[in-house]
Amino acid sequence: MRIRGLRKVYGGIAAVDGIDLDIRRGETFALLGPNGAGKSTTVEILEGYRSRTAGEVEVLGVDPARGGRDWKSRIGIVLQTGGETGLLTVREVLHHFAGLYPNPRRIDDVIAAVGLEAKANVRVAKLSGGQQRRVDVALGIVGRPELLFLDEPTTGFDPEARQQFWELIRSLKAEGTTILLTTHYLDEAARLADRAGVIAGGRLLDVGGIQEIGGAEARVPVVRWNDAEGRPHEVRTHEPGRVVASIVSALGGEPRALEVIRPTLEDVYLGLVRGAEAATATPDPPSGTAIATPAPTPDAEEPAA
Ligand SMILES: Nc1ncnc2c1ncn2[C@@H]1O[C@H](COP(=O)(O)OP(=O)(O)OP(=O)(O)O)[C@@H](O)[C@H]1O
Repeated sequence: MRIRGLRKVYGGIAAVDGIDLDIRRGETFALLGPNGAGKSTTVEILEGYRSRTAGEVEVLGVDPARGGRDWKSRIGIVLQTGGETGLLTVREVLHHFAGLYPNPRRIDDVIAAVGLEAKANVRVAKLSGGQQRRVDVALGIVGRPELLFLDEPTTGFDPEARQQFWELIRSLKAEGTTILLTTHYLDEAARLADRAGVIAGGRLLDVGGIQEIGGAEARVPVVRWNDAEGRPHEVRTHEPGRVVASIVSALGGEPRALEVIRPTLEDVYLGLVRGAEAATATPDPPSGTAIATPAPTPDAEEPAA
């Protein structure tokens, strides 16, 4: 997947503001960003569901704006809100959609993969929200797609369903499926994705391996401990082992409440997004002002990481 200079403008406001991105075959890529960042707009352009204002896009070697039936049959989509008909049973709706693809998966395998065996013959309208979401996921994979788009797939899932979903994604990945995932669950992205991109205000703030995104400085571990009087201490260090050894030696024994904390993907993500917000922040308008003044866009400057 190749994206160059992608822009989407709604009523004079750029929801996607010049994105360049390559996603490799077989990788799982997480697109992360706050509400309104431009994730769904980007994904819907890649799916061929939304037109673009400018830029070049190639998905499985085809411009999605011109993707025909063959191209569509190679792609699986789980939209943010499912649109399946509630009057059919789970099995019927899957059967119907499987018929649209040249080489679909077995319906029973798909039902088992999303954990809906007990609900296979129940009308979709009668399922809980989380169960309906599982039907959305089932519809996304029934056509055995080469490329799977998952837009906030696990919203509404209980913890067990999420774990089961992660297993499903791992098995799809093992089969060679390319996956583009958007999610607000950073632990989900950290577990599933090979690489991630963080987007805010329609721009990519950073792209990189799930262990590298945000840069080395954002990932420096912190050692915390309490001294003999119970006072807390904290040191950021690239050498936590050495620091712990020196604390032990200085205290002459086990430090109390010792912790070595490595920043999570969530910490790194929040650092990136807050840094970008600070870079574009303008002073608050005087109170009582009813007219919203658009924030000036910084001059093609990369936001601070
Ligand atoms: N059809 C539309 N018409 C006008 N503006 C739109 C339209 N769709 C999206 N937008 C605007 O574009 C911006 C990006 O929206 P988008 O849905 O892509 O964000 P998102 O990153 O997917 O957010 P979320 O995490 O809330 O799903 C938002 O400011 C939104 O209000």
